Amino acid sequence: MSMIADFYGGKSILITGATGFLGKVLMEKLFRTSPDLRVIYILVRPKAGQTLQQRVFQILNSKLFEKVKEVCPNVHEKIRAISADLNQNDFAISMQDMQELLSYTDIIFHCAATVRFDDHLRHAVQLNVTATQQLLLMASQMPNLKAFIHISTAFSNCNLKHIDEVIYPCPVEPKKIIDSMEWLDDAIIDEITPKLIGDRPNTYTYTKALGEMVVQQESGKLNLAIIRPSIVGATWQEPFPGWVDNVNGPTGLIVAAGKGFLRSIRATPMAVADLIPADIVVNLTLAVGWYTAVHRPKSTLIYHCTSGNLNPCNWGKMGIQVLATFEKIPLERAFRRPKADFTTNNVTTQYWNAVSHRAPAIIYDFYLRLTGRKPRMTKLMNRLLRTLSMLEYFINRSWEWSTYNTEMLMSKLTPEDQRVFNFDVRQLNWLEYIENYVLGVKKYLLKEDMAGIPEAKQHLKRLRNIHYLFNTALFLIAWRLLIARSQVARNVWFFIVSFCYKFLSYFRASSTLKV
Ligand SMILES: CCCCCCCCCCCCCCCCCCCCCCCC(=O)SCCNC(=O)CCNC(=O)[C@H](O)C(C)(C)COP(=O)(O)OP(=O)(O)OC[C@H]1O[C@@H](n2cnc3c(N)ncnc32)[C@H](O)[C@@H]1OP(=O)(O)O
Ligand SMILES: NC(=O)C1=CN([C@@H]2O[C@H](COP(=O)(O)OP(=O)(O)OC[C@H]3O[C@@H](n4cnc5c(N)ncnc54)[C@H](OP(=O)(O)O)[C@@H]3O)[C@@H](O)[C@H]2O)C=CC1
Repeated sequence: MSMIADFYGGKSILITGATGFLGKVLMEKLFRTSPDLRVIYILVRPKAGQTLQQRVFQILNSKLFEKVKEVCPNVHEKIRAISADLNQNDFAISMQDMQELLSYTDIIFHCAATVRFDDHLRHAVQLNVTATQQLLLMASQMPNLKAFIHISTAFSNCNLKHIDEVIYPCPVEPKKIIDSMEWLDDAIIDEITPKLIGDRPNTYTYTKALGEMVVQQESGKLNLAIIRPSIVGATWQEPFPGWVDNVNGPTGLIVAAGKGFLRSIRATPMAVADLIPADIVVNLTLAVGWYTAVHRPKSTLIYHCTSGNLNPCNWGKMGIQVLATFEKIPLERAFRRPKADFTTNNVTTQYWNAVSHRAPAIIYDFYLRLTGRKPRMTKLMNRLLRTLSMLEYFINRSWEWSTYNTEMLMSKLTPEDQRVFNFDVRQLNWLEYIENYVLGVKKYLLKEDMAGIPEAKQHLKRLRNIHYLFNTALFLIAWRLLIARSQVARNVWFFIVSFCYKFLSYFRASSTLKV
């Protein structure tokens, strides 16, 4: 019997960010392991022309929730979508809904955030700091609340090399930042943003660090815990391997490599690729929820959910395995063959960007124009290069995260809980995981049919032939131009031609003699 699964039985759980990548995996696991939970409240905003109900319907009818429907057939009744926008005062939640949340909530999992690296500071502060503060205020009015679990990121202190499971203060107090966002105009905020974020690479990591400070400062009598996952990747085992449905982190680059857009990337092959599968993050999160509520640690504990110190893998190994998987299982309608390299300095990066990224895009757009179609490849390539420049910071450095609290928690679990809520990253086989990840990208994100693999392989063969043809033509044109301008080239050309002629004459003469 799982103590953790048992704990969530009969509970009312509030999840923010439930429509996001991690939130969905969290909800799925909760329903699957504790089908007798009372209700999961999710704070959802209408989006992309969909109502709340349509959004929930879409999630529950996705492949991710197939197993849930077997163990919890009435899952539709146990999920209660509450209209809310975390950017608004009181989250724009109706009085009636607010009353229900305040009266019944037992556990809060706060996953919502903006994870965009380039978000405007005002927006990032609003969502990652102010909303956290407001949610804590709400939590403090919940008489039944047993635990508040805040999802942060292992990169909130990426300006440090060694990171412990403690909160590192930012120079300017979060309250001052929140206040200043109310009266400063956008232009001034733009001007002070680099000074505020200091040696962090973006507004995301900075505001997540501020969010942690808010959690610490507003803790009051709440039972709080913070989880810091590193780079969350596709699921490892549960509910099935390789599930992923957005392009964040490495996923977008895997797609770009598989489709042949990404041909070189400035990365340090030996740097640790601190990836962590989404199901490991979720298992740790649920274990932390249980531990925080039942054992009520005296202080707010921080749990690193990282892989680097227990089971390291580097970007080089990962990249090779991604490409090896695309050899066996290619993506459909690739632009070029999946073939990419790591570059390690600025000059080679600029060179390969020009030769392998920009030039083919320009040539393809020229072809599109010639055939009366709208050019689009240069725009797409520029976006990819922009994305690469945003991610580069994280693939050229290594960090060390201590994991004492996470390991302590593992030791507190029963063998059954260690199995059902497995967050032991040492058991993960990277090569197998990456292969499943790439397969998952193909099946669940791009929704490509496995039956199309032979055609995809044929397409790659055609691309290879076009590539050879193109290179030969390019060589001949270059050679022709050279001959026209250089006496040395003409002499070499004369020598080759006369040599071939003599060789053929000899061959013809000897074959005539034999007859
Ligand atoms: C030996 C040879 C080896 C060669 C191997 C090659 C194989 C490659 C595989 C392995 C490479 C691994 C690299 C991994 C890099 C990982 C870095 C992760 C860092 C995480 C640190 C922190 C973790 C967290 O806590 S937060 C979660 C992570 N958050 C994000 O990832 C958000 C990042 N995205 C953004 O901030 C924005 O999207 C931005 C700024 C990149 C682009 O914004 P913009 O406004 O320009 O456009 P969008 O509308 O947002 O998107 C435009 C376009 O880009 C696509 N896209 C978005 N994100 C990515 C991405 N990560 N990779 C690729 N493409 C991406 C998006 O879908 C859009 O496409 P459209 O076609 O236009 O719709
Ligand atoms: N993915 C990763 O690699 C990592 C993620 N994390 C952390 O994990 C958490 C979850 O991340 P992830 O699932 O990847 O992120 P997603 O971007 O997939 O999900 C973000 C969620 O927040 C919700 N949200 C955003 N703005 C609002 C708003 N104004 N009102 C209500 N809801 C809102 C989104 O709702 P909607 O669907 O409406 O947009 C969505 O449900 C975040 O706190 C992130 O910092 C930490 C480390 C790594």
